[in-house]
Amino acid sequence: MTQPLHARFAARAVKNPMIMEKEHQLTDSKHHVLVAATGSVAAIKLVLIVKALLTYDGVDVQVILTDPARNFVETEALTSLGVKVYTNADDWTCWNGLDSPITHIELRRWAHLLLIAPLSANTMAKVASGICDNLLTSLVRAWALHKPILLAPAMNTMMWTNPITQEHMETIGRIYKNTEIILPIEKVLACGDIGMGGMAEWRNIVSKVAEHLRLEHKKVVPNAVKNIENQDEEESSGTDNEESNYDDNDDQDSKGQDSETDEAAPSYIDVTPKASSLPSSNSSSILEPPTSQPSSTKKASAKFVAPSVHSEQLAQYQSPHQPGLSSVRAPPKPSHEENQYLDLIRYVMQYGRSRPDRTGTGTRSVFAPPQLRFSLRNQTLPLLTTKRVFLRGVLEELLWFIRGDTDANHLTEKGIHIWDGNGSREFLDLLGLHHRRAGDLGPVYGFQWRHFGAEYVGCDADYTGKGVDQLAKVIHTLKTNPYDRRIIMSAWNPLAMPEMALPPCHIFCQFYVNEPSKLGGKPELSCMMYQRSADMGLGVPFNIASYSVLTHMVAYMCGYEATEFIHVMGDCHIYNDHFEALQTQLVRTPKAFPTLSFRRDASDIGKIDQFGIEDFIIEGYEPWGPIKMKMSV
Ligand SMILES: Nc1nc(=O)c2c([nH]1)NC[C@@H]1CN(c3ccc(C(=O)N[C@@H](CCC(=O)O)C(=O)O)cc3)CN21
Ligand SMILES: O=c1ccn([C@H]2C[C@H](O)[C@@H](COP(=O)(O)O)O2)c(=O)[nH]1
Repeated sequence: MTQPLHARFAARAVKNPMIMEKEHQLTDSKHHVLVAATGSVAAIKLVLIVKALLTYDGVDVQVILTDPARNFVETEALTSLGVKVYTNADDWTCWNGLDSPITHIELRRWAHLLLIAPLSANTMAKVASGICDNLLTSLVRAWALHKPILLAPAMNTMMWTNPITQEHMETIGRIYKNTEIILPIEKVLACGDIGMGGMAEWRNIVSKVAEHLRLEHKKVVPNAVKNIENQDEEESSGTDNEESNYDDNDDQDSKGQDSETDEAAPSYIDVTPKASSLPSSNSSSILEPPTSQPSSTKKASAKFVAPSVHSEQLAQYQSPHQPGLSSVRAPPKPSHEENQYLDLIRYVMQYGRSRPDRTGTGTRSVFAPPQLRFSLRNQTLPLLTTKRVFLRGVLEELLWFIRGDTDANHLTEKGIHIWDGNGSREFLDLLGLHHRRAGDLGPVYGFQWRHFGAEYVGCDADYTGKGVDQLAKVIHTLKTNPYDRRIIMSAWNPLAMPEMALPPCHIFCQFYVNEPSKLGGKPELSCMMYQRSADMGLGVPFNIASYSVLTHMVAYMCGYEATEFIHVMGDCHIYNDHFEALQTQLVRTPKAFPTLSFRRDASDIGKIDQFGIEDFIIEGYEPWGPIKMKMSV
């Protein structure tokens, strides 16, 4: 039998030193800037750009040259700085079966940001149409779309003003959402034309990179990268030939010269932070977690610093429902809220650190990713559509919680096996819960929601009137004191923990009421839930749906409108044996979320624990097919 793909990759990574090295670099605390140059004379500025980047703290640079770009760049000038230079010959030539690295993929994994400066008209056209016929275009084709790409086009004026250029840029911007085009400037071009098309000033390009990654200058700049300005002058006499395009194996090799003067240039040896290195109002780097930035003051913890989370990447996670906050940086509205989940999967796959876990399966995990926010307005139910979620399982489990039931057999009898693993004889024995009968999970969710603090003697006992009925209290407070800031339900009870088959994962939720947002409207109810441990493949789709249904139910019982569910996670992980299934899910496009309404009036239902499965009406759920994933026990 062939090994599953993830196992083959794991084996490949263990065997191959290049991959191990790349893995190691992925978890270092540096900013990985991948700089590429294509066939334009402006490529002569590449060495200056790289040197300037190296004056920033914690920056690691690698370079890709297309064949035409090699006419303009002295590779030794880069390698002498300790910068690795890749050319087309490096892609696939070392391919020797599955154990070999694929250079454009490894570089993609390594890079936090890609800068293409200069970007020729030819490479721009290739990127826009998805052509991948060399190392650079293959890298871009295989790019992780949430990572930023900065493009500094350089071409002849007529090429620049040709409408096809605009079309290409629009296509690139639409597909590579995190691209920034650093517009060309007007120059005397090599051909004698005066006009737009010259590559932007190299210092501005460097500043853009610094802004994106919130770089700070090094306190001490190594000799190798000093004197950038002198070198710039050496290369700065005469006319600028940057506009020429050489990507189509053009054999021109004359070096262009730059006529710009540099009096206003900032000193890159100056250790004072420049405005460009500070967070600006339109730099979403202020949204980045502080730990993501290596700095000399954080050396001690550098080992544990996560790779940078880039601005747009985080912006994707910002609430589409919080106009006040979004003024910090207008977040691109996610096309579909399900993309928050899919993007988080991508993020954990890419940036998650491998960790062993209790079950022995192993995970990739990140801690405390940005919250997910789902609108519940207009009866919307955020039930994921990129795989069929086991809705009956979600509803029956929720009703089981609400009844205060802790007997997994009651779910099993209904053909719902999601708690079988944690309630089995074998599992309970493993925990030392020999006195429990199989299926008795101990004082888990339902017990804490309805009887917090009561003594647990087994799942068959009658607990009526015992302990704190948190759920009833929540509903009562929502109705009688909606602005209360203590409308909370907690399943986390340290005293009861040793008795539980599984400590609660969704441990705490808070409800919040807003006054009606339209005349004659209902008060609006939101719920935020904290989940300490989140199995992205199996548990999280359930949890999102379950708390959204709960919020709808609570709102219904109060006469309010369910408005928003906010999901906050601690250890957010993907089990190693879910990667392949999730890859399948990631290529699916989300469809419209369904709606949830109720068959009976709230007054007929009476109390929240009187809902039955037949009360739920789900309409418009037309998901992609189910995807099997194994539950780790
Ligand atoms: N490892 C692990 N992950 C979890 O998400 C999880 C646990 N354990 N232990 C207990 C609860 C139960 N929850 C679960 C458990 C399994 C599924 C599950 O297997 N879901 C399948 C459908 C199952 C079916 O059709 O019977 C799915 O594809 O969503 C979902 C939620 C969440 N929990
Ligand atoms: O509602 C749930 C319940 C459980 N999970 C996941 C999260 C973890 O993968 C396991 C629990 O293991 P711990 O070692 O106790 O963290 O179950 C979930 O995602 N959602």
